[in-house]
Amino acid sequence: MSVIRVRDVSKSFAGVDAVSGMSFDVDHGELFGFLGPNGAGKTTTIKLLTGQLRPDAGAVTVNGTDPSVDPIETRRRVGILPEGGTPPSFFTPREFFTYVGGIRGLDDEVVDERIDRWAGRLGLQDRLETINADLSRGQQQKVMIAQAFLHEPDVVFIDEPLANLDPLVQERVKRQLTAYVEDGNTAFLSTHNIDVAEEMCTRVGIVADGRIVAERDVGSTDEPLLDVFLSTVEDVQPRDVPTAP
Ligand SMILES: Nc1ncnc2c1ncn2[C@@H]1O[C@H](COP(=O)(O)OP(=O)(O)OP(=O)(O)O)[C@@H](O)[C@H]1O
Repeated sequence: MSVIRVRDVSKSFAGVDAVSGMSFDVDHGELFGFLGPNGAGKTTTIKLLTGQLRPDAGAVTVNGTDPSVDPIETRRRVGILPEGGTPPSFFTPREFFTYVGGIRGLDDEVVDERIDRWAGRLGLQDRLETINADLSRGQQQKVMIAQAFLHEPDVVFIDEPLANLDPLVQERVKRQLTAYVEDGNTAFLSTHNIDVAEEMCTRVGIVADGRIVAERDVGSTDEPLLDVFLSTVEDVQPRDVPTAP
């Protein structure tokens, strides 16, 4: 069954077609990699899938519902790690997690237990009471990863999760993500890192010029993913970009 379903979706900003005729499905239990060059439409697609934007045309469903119709309920059921997102500077990680747990509908006791679990998994135990502004960029990224998983959603949308993390923590995050999907959940991973996609994902969609230009089951052929990426992206004709009058 499709957990994520995107059909002929378009979204433009002031004459720029960020997403244009995008269609794909992600099934339950997949770790789907969303790969594409700069400006291909990946972040815009994540915003459409998480109810932060409404499509101009086409249809999006996540867990069978349209995220733009009920974005609050959608966000209770999914986890989101935005690219380059940072936790609020004036909170400590514990305060931020407690706030996020509250708006995701978790009881205080459950929030405390989840904070312990995720702080332990990501090595944040000794930073829970430090103000976020005083955390390193990598520690802030750990806080953002933990908030995405805190309410144990069955779908996560994660944009460049390994950015700013040291190799040890990268490995921990990769293991967590693999275990999360093996437990029967679904992950949508947007990344520029083709090696990470090839190592972790069950399937990838390559996006260029606002649409999917290739899909591959990872490991199904001997052709390296980098070669698939370069050949398909190079073949795409760039859309017309409006010029200043
Ligand atoms: N709010 C906006 N206003 C105007 N243009 C936008 C807006 N958001 C996105 N765009 C444009 O839409 C296109 C797709 O942007 P998007 O951020 O989705 O790409 P991306 O694939 O995530 O890129 P990157 O890999 O560089 O992060 C780009 O040309 C971008 O400039």
